[in-house]
Amino acid sequence: MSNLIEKFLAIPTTAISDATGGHTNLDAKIKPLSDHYKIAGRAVTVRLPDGENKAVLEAISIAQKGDIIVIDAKGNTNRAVAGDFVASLAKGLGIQGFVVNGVIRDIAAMRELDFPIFALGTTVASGNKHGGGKVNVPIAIGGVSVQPGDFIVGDVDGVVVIPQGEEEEILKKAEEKLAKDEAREKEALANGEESIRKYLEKALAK
Ligand SMILES: O=C([O-])CC(=O)C(=O)O
Ligand SMILES: [Mg+2]
Repeated sequence: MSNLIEKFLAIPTTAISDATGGHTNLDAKIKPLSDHYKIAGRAVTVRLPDGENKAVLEAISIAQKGDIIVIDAKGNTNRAVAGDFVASLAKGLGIQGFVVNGVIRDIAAMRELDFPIFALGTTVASGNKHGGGKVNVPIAIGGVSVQPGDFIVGDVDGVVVIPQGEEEEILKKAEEKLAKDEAREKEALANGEESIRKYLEKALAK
């Protein structure tokens, strides 16, 4: 695993959001399908025609280990972009997860597989496999544009996109924010009501 992936895996998305100013957070409707999912890696993007999912297989075939497949399914909630079979192909090749503004199916088996998926929800219907769709093109998902190679971090709070080239700067800012948050918490909660009141007084006086 690359150093960058390991470092971002150790940071909550909330601190990354604070570091980026919150401009590249995906809409909250795109949620992890299990609370413990945590992913950090480069985006392979997919743009799907409505109700289709064949191009997801193409993305799986070209992704590198550690990549995250980010799928623009146009918010379609009637047809699944993947189920547990497609997810097991991705998992078997070392892909970290899927992020999708669409739905998946086979949710019970998917959770058992423990392959991280961030999506709008689930459906019973499979996607069509007529073809079409594009891999590694710019997409927009959850109100944010994503370029192939952008860095994606997701956890129980949501998903944030870090534009390619800004990773080191954002990492530094997020680590600093995390340290600041921890110091604030330590100060305020050090001594029960007394330190809480002192903290509130100071914060409100600012
Ligand atoms: O085949 C599909 O489109 C989705 C599916 O059920 C699977 O991946 O298991
Ligand atoms: Mg299936």
